[in-house]
Amino acid sequence: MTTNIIENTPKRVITEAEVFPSSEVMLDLKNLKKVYPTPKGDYVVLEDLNLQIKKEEFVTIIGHSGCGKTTMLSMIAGLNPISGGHISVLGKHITGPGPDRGVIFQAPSLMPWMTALQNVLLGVDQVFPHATKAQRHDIAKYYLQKVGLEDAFHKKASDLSQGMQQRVGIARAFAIKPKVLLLDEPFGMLDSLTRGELQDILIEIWNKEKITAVMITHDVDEAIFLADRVVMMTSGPKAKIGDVLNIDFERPRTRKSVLEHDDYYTYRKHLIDFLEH
Ligand SMILES: Nc1ncnc2c1ncn2[C@@H]1O[C@H](COP(=O)(O)OP(=O)(O)OP(=O)(O)O)[C@@H](O)[C@H]1O
Repeated sequence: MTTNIIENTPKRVITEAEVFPSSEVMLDLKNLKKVYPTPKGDYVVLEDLNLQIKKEEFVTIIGHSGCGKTTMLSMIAGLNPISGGHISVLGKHITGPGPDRGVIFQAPSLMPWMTALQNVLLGVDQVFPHATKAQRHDIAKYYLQKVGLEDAFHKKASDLSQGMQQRVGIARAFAIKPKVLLLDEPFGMLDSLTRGELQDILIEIWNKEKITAVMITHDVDEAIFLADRVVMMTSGPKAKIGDVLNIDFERPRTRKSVLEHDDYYTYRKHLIDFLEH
């Protein structure tokens, strides 16, 4: 695969997915293809999609509605069969879901009759069966505290606001200590204030844990604020990686420092130009 760096843009923009040394790669999508059978015949959503994501990297994915972002993410999660090519985590081909990959969906899909703590424990108990009950509770409580729910351990999920439920979803995903965190528009249903708060919480935990993260978003500002790289998908059918933008802001970042950075509007313009053409 070729890597073409456009020299005359102010920042590093790569027109095809970059290839990294294998020791640096966490997630490798190789010639990925997805075909959905439909009454009108096969619909090829993704074809020849190549993308490598490095260890400890935070990648955001943007692209037009219906291009295949969720399809790609659900294939990485092992929840959607692969039609061609392969996906590997640390060099090992995936064949289904596994505790090495945690998922946060737009709706947190909690068990409504269970408490926040019980919901987080569901995953923890499965992934750490040999830990003592006290140890498993400590893990679940630690992450619930991290997302600001120290006073809501014993509240039923159905009694929590949407934002609080998504906090439980974040705690649940981190608590199983996955190698890769997959996020499908996790803040899409939240008001902008709650969205900002949860972005801060997410990035604070991520800064500490340095889990490889892949997140779909429709929000260009969110994509820039969170990411080391923003990956742009072409429109379907046969969608693939159209462009990749490296975000060179230092970490840890604050929203203010990002907004005031000289490069911010250059990045923003690049992403909007991609989406508009
Ligand atoms: N099970 C399925 N069977 C047939 N077609 C499907 C199926 N799931 C998704 N599709 C189609 O595949 C395409 C990609 O869908 P997908 O949900 O992956 O896109 P997306 O980029 O995540 O969209 P959005 O941004 O709106 O969430 C769409 O045209 C969708 O209608």
